[in-house]
Amino acid sequence: MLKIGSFSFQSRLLLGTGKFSDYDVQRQAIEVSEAEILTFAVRRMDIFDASQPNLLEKIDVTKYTLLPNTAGAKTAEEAVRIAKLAKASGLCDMVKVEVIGDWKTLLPDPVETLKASEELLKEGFTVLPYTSDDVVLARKLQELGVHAIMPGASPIGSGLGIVNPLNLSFIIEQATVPVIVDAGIGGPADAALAMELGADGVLLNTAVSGAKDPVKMAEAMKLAIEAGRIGYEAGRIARKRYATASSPIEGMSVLE
Ligand SMILES: CC(=O)[C@@H](O)[C@H](O)COP(=O)(O)O
Repeated sequence: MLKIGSFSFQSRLLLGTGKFSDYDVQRQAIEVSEAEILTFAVRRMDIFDASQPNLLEKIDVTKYTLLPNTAGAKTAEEAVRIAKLAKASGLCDMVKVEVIGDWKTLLPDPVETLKASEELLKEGFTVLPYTSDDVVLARKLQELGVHAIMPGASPIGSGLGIVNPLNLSFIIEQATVPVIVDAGIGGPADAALAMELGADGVLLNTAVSGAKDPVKMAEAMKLAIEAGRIGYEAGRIARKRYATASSPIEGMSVLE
């Protein structure tokens, strides 16, 4: 079970709702993924005006926890404003804090992310900051009291997978809150690796919405995340440089 603040979930897959070719494919992919948390950019929807295009129009939103994100924010102030707007519209108080510091890589601004998280915690939000894979920043966010850390595997939408598994494993090792690997996942193997490293969940969007068959990919991601988690719990064997026979013959009578 994945526990984030006062929320509990069976699924460890968090799905982004953007960039699907059409709303029916989006709905089917979401259903097949069995994700319980759906994230969306508040800035891309007019959440107060029902006449405006609604990214979630084909989805029975009562079945999901909607996780608004502050995508598009460049400063802590903007992120806080977006989060408050989402809360005022009746969404739950959980928010993914995303403050972009570089528009080419879409990597987060660590200073503004920290400031926004601090402010939103004071306001009583359940705070999930999207961060780079910086171990010290993750620790500082944790010390502030955030409810989960969301380090990127690689740049958003890049599909490069986990570029620095060592940093991710350092973050996971010292974590006292759930670690959800967010952004850059390209295929099921990347998602499984994140889980095998000990992540508590994976948030992804492009790998599913941009796949040739998004519905099939949603299923593959679901299975990969489950398999990775079970593999982590089962305990992987240690890596060794030399061979060890799979069928030891020491102490046994051997047929000539
Ligand atoms: C939807 C969302 O929150 C994205 O900003 C997220 O980081 C996913 O990134 P990918 O599209 O690379 O999976």
